[in-house]
Amino acid sequence: MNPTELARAIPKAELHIHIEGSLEPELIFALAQRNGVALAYSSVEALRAAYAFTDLQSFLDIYYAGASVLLTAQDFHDMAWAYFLRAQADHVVHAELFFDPQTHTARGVPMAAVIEGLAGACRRAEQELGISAALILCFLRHLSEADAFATLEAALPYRQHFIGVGLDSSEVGHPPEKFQRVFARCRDLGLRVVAHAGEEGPPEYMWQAIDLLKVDRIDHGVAAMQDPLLMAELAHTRLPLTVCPLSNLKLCVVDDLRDHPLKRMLDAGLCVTVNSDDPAYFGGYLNANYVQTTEALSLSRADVVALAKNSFEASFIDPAQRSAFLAAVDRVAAG
Ligand code: HPA
Ligand SMILES: [Zn+2]
Repeated sequence: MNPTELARAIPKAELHIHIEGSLEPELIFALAQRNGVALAYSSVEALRAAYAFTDLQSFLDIYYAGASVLLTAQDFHDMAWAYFLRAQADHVVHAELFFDPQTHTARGVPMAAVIEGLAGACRRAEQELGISAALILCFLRHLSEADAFATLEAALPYRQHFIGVGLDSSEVGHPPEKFQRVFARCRDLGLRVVAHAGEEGPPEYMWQAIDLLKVDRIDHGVAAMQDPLLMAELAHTRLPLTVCPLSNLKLCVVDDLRDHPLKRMLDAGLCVTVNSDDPAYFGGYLNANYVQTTEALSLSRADVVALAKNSFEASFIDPAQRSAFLAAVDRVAAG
């Protein structure tokens, strides 16, 4: 197998996927019709034509509008199930899904509908597809600390359904320090903690995520390239970064995939992983990210194996399951 074929076939974990970002235009229209929700776009084609983003905020405006069709537990289940079918085709064997409860509870959708719908799809993915799956609740950083605390309280009755918390939405102007106290509470509850940092924001936000939020992983983190001390720290600690190459391209974080820093980060010894972020909006699911990155950066077979192994190293699975997945990577790489 050449590097591209290996990138497709290798077993992998996906650790940075916003499940609301997997809503394809066709499903948005189907759910809008099922729920009687009016959309600002006349057709699937008109909606897709609006997917021309200049930065993170221009994407988020459309992403939140798309999520407005989600009302019932069945809707959340159907969205996640559609993702799992695509993930299976890409040889994803483990997935940790972000979800944004505030996007839904602010519209009057019950927390139970959001979490039980998603958790039901995760159970079904395990049973019917053999994909292990977990949920990570994200706080919207453009909202207040008080809103994050209230969201955590509302989610605690469903504590058994999520393994951790994250921080997403508009980065610049909303530094991690704003959420220091709510993250401390989450850690006390035994939750894993991750945060988006260094997507559009500066390396300083990554330092804050590490030092103040005490994160287990950083989402994106491409800004580390601007800070040699931070690069050295990340190489030393192997704190994982969930990098999203096609997202970076579509949101103009990089101008060309050939300029993407992923290979330089890998060569510097960082635990970088490849992920799809919002695949319905950014032009591809996990294998599209692996394959296009492999070709644009001329990754070797060894690079591809390292990325797949990093995805399991960075995941929140238990050690026995991790060993089994790593052995499966070696088997495919050897064959
Ligand atoms: O890439 C992202 N960055 C920040 N917030 C998000 N919410 C969905 N996708 C993203
Ligand atoms: Zn993201």
